[in-house]
Amino acid sequence: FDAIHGFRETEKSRWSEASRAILQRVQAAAFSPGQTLLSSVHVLDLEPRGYIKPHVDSIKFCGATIAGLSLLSPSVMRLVHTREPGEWLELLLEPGSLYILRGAARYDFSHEILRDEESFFGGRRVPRGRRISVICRSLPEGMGPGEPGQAPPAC
Ligand SMILES: O=C(O)CCC(=O)C(=O)O
Ligand SMILES: [Fe+2]
Repeated sequence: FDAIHGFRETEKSRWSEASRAILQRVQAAAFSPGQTLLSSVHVLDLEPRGYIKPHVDSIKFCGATIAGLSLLSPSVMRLVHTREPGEWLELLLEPGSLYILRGAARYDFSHEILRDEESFFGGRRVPRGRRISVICRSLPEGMGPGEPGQAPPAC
Protein backbone atom coordinates (compact mmCIF):
# COMPACT_ATOMS: atom_id res chain seq x y z
CA PHE A 1 0.00 0.00 0.00
CA ASP A 2 2.02 2.98 -1.26
CA ALA A 3 -0.81 5.51 -1.57
CA ILE A 4 0.27 7.57 1.44
CA HIS A 5 3.32 9.82 1.45
CA GLY A 6 4.90 11.63 4.39
CA PHE A 7 3.18 9.94 7.27
CA ARG A 8 3.37 7.71 10.27
CA GLU A 9 0.55 5.63 11.60
CA THR A 10 -0.60 3.31 14.29
CA GLU A 11 -3.45 1.01 15.15
CA LYS A 12 -4.95 1.68 18.53
CA SER A 13 -7.38 -0.42 20.51
CA ARG A 14 -7.02 1.06 24.01
CA TRP A 15 -8.28 4.59 24.55
CA SER A 16 -8.82 6.90 27.49
CA GLU A 17 -12.36 7.27 28.75
CA ALA A 18 -12.65 10.73 27.17
CA SER A 19 -11.46 9.41 23.80
CA ARG A 20 -13.80 6.45 24.05
CA ALA A 21 -16.72 8.81 24.47
CA ILE A 22 -15.74 10.61 21.27
CA LEU A 23 -15.23 7.35 19.37
CA GLN A 24 -18.66 6.21 20.52
CA ARG A 25 -20.21 9.35 19.04
CA VAL A 26 -18.35 8.70 15.78
CA GLN A 27 -19.51 5.11 15.71
CA ALA A 28 -23.12 5.96 16.53
CA ALA A 29 -23.16 8.52 13.70
CA ALA A 30 -21.48 6.38 11.08
CA PHE A 31 -22.33 2.73 11.64
CA SER A 32 -25.52 0.75 11.94
CA PRO A 33 -25.95 -1.53 14.96
CA GLY A 34 -25.54 -4.60 12.74
CA GLN A 35 -22.07 -3.61 11.56
CA THR A 36 -18.97 -5.01 13.24
CA LEU A 37 -16.01 -2.66 13.47
CA LEU A 38 -12.36 -3.52 13.09
CA SER A 39 -11.06 -4.13 16.58
CA SER A 40 -8.54 -1.31 16.36
CA VAL A 41 -8.82 2.26 15.18
CA HIS A 42 -6.39 3.56 12.55
CA VAL A 43 -4.55 6.78 13.43
CA LEU A 44 -2.73 8.50 10.58
CA ASP A 45 -0.37 11.42 11.13
CA LEU A 46 0.34 13.29 7.86
CA GLU A 47 3.14 15.82 7.82
CA PRO A 48 2.49 19.22 6.19
CA ARG A 49 3.92 17.96 2.88
CA GLY A 50 2.24 14.57 3.23
CA TYR A 51 -0.63 13.47 1.03
CA ILE A 52 -2.71 10.45 0.05
CA LYS A 53 -2.96 9.32 -3.57
CA PRO A 54 -6.30 8.18 -5.03
CA HIS A 55 -7.31 4.72 -3.90
CA VAL A 56 -10.30 2.61 -2.93
CA ASP A 57 -9.80 0.85 0.41
CA SER A 58 -9.30 -2.90 -0.05
CA ILE A 59 -12.59 -4.80 0.03
CA LYS A 60 -10.66 -7.71 1.52
CA PHE A 61 -9.78 -5.88 4.71
CA CYS A 62 -12.40 -3.18 4.99
CA GLY A 63 -16.19 -3.39 4.95
CA ALA A 64 -18.94 -1.10 3.76
CA THR A 65 -18.25 1.97 5.92
CA ILE A 66 -15.22 4.17 6.54
CA ALA A 67 -15.53 7.07 8.99
CA GLY A 68 -12.71 9.57 9.47
CA LEU A 69 -12.30 12.27 12.07
CA SER A 70 -9.87 15.00 10.97
CA LEU A 71 -7.73 16.89 13.47
CA LEU A 72 -5.24 19.80 13.41
CA SER A 73 -4.90 21.07 9.82
CA PRO A 74 -7.79 21.43 7.39
CA SER A 75 -7.36 19.45 4.18
CA VAL A 76 -9.21 18.71 0.97
CA MET A 77 -10.45 15.21 0.15
CA ARG A 78 -11.28 14.56 -3.50
CA LEU A 79 -13.56 11.74 -4.62
CA VAL A 80 -13.34 10.61 -8.26
CA HIS A 81 -15.63 8.02 -9.86
CA THR A 82 -13.51 5.00 -10.80
CA ARG A 83 -15.25 4.49 -14.19
CA GLU A 84 -16.30 8.08 -14.94
CA PRO A 85 -13.30 10.27 -14.08
CA GLY A 86 -15.31 13.37 -15.06
CA GLU A 87 -17.53 12.70 -12.06
CA TRP A 88 -15.83 14.02 -8.94
CA LEU A 89 -16.36 16.10 -5.84
CA GLU A 90 -14.24 17.61 -3.13
CA LEU A 91 -14.80 17.81 0.61
CA LEU A 92 -13.28 20.44 2.88
CA LEU A 93 -12.20 18.49 5.96
CA GLU A 94 -12.10 21.02 8.77
CA PRO A 95 -10.44 20.02 12.04
CA GLY A 96 -13.05 18.32 14.16
CA SER A 97 -15.14 17.25 11.16
CA LEU A 98 -16.24 13.70 10.41
CA TYR A 99 -16.61 12.24 6.93
CA ILE A 100 -18.39 8.98 6.23
CA LEU A 101 -17.70 6.96 3.09
CA ARG A 102 -20.35 4.34 2.32
CA GLY A 103 -22.38 3.15 -0.64
CA ALA A 104 -21.13 4.63 -3.91
CA ALA A 105 -18.65 6.90 -2.09
CA ARG A 106 -17.04 3.80 -0.57
CA TYR A 107 -17.01 1.50 -3.59
CA ASP A 108 -17.38 3.54 -6.79
CA PHE A 109 -15.20 6.55 -6.02
CA SER A 110 -11.53 6.75 -5.15
CA HIS A 111 -10.57 9.11 -2.32
CA GLU A 112 -7.40 11.13 -1.86
CA ILE A 113 -6.03 13.92 0.33
CA LEU A 114 -4.53 16.69 -1.79
CA ARG A 115 -0.92 17.74 -1.31
CA ASP A 116 -0.24 21.27 -0.16
CA GLU A 117 0.47 22.63 -3.67
CA GLU A 118 -2.91 21.35 -4.90
CA SER A 119 -4.87 22.07 -1.77
CA PHE A 120 -7.71 24.32 -2.96
CA PHE A 121 -11.40 24.15 -2.18
CA GLY A 122 -13.66 25.95 -4.65
CA GLY A 123 -10.83 28.29 -5.63
CA ARG A 124 -9.90 29.03 -2.03
CA ARG A 125 -6.45 27.96 -0.94
CA VAL A 126 -6.41 25.53 2.01
CA PRO A 127 -2.80 25.56 3.29
CA ARG A 128 -1.80 22.22 4.69
CA GLY A 129 -0.18 21.72 8.06
CA ARG A 130 0.22 18.57 10.06
CA ARG A 131 -3.02 16.58 9.93
CA ILE A 132 -4.04 13.68 12.11
CA SER A 133 -6.95 11.46 11.16
CA VAL A 134 -8.69 8.86 13.27
CA ILE A 135 -10.35 6.29 11.03
CA CYS A 136 -12.95 3.69 11.98
CA ARG A 137 -13.84 0.94 9.54
CA SER A 138 -16.37 -1.84 9.48
CA LEU A 139 -15.23 -5.39 8.91
CA PRO A 140 -15.98 -7.03 5.58
CA GLU A 141 -19.34 -8.81 5.75
CA GLY A 142 -19.15 -12.28 7.21
CA MET A 143 -15.95 -11.59 9.13
CA GLY A 144 -16.23 -11.67 12.90
CA PRO A 145 -13.86 -9.68 15.10
CA GLY A 146 -12.00 -12.76 16.27
CA GLU A 147 -11.53 -14.31 12.87
CA PRO A 148 -8.32 -14.25 10.86
CA GLY A 149 -7.77 -11.59 8.26
CA GLN A 150 -7.25 -8.56 10.47
CA ALA A 151 -6.52 -5.42 8.53
CA PRO A 152 -2.92 -4.45 7.86
CA PRO A 153 -1.77 -1.03 9.13
CA ALA A 154 -3.33 0.75 6.16
CA CYS A 155 -6.47 -0.86 4.82
O1 LIG B 1 -6.66 10.25 6.45
C1 LIG B 1 -7.78 9.98 6.04
O2 LIG B 1 -8.79 10.58 6.43
C2 LIG B 1 -7.98 8.90 5.00
C3 LIG B 1 -6.96 7.80 5.11
C4 LIG B 1 -7.18 6.76 4.06
O3 LIG B 1 -7.73 7.00 3.02
C5 LIG B 1 -6.72 5.37 4.31
O4 LIG B 1 -5.96 5.14 5.26
O5 LIG B 1 -7.15 4.48 3.57
FE1 LIG C 1 -8.56 5.18 2.23
